[in-house]
Amino acid sequence: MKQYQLQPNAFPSNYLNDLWGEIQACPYFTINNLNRDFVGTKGFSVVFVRSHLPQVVQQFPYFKPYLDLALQANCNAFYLNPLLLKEGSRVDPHIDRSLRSYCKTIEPPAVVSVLYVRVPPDMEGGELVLRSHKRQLGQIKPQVNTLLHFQGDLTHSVNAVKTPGNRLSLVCEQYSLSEAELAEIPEFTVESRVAQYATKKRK
Ligand SMILES: O=C(O)CCC(=O)C(=O)O
Ligand SMILES: [Fe+2]
Repeated sequence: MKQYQLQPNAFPSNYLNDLWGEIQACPYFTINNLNRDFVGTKGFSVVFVRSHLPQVVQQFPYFKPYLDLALQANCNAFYLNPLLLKEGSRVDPHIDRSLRSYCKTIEPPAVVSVLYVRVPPDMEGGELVLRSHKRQLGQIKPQVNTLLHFQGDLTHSVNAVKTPGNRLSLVCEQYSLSEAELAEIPEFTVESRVAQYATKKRK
């Protein structure tokens, strides 16, 4: 793959509205459990291996069209997260490697896919900046219904959003793991602040 690739008009337009409604209504959707690079964001994460894709689709049917189109054949483990940024939110430079919490030896994902589900009209800020080492490769201004794929080892950041409204992206880190690494990854689990509280209470 080139370092990044944009696919405009990826889905029928009503799908973006469905996704927006379903994600907002999802009880897991709350203040982020991602790390401190994610400033003022909301979301939740679905971790799964390829063999459990049917279970993911059963619990989250509205992700199916996205997964059908975005998942790469050579990848076997996935970290899917809807990410909401509002005015003032930003994401500091990072390399995605969310599965490291399960297995320390994991390399960055092969590919990261991002669908822009909702973007404030005339948004100022909110661009995704892609870098390889210190060199800037591209600055992507999110457009609703554009599906972006980028090489998973690129450093990237999201400029602070300066416009009121909602910038919702659906991000999938796609990994190509060895059998030994794969064995460390949960087959299917949801990570959310909501779920964490629920788990703690039960103890
Ligand atoms: O929404 C975007 O443009 C990218 C977000 C991001 O970097 C991430 O979720 O890891
Ligand atoms: Fe990222």
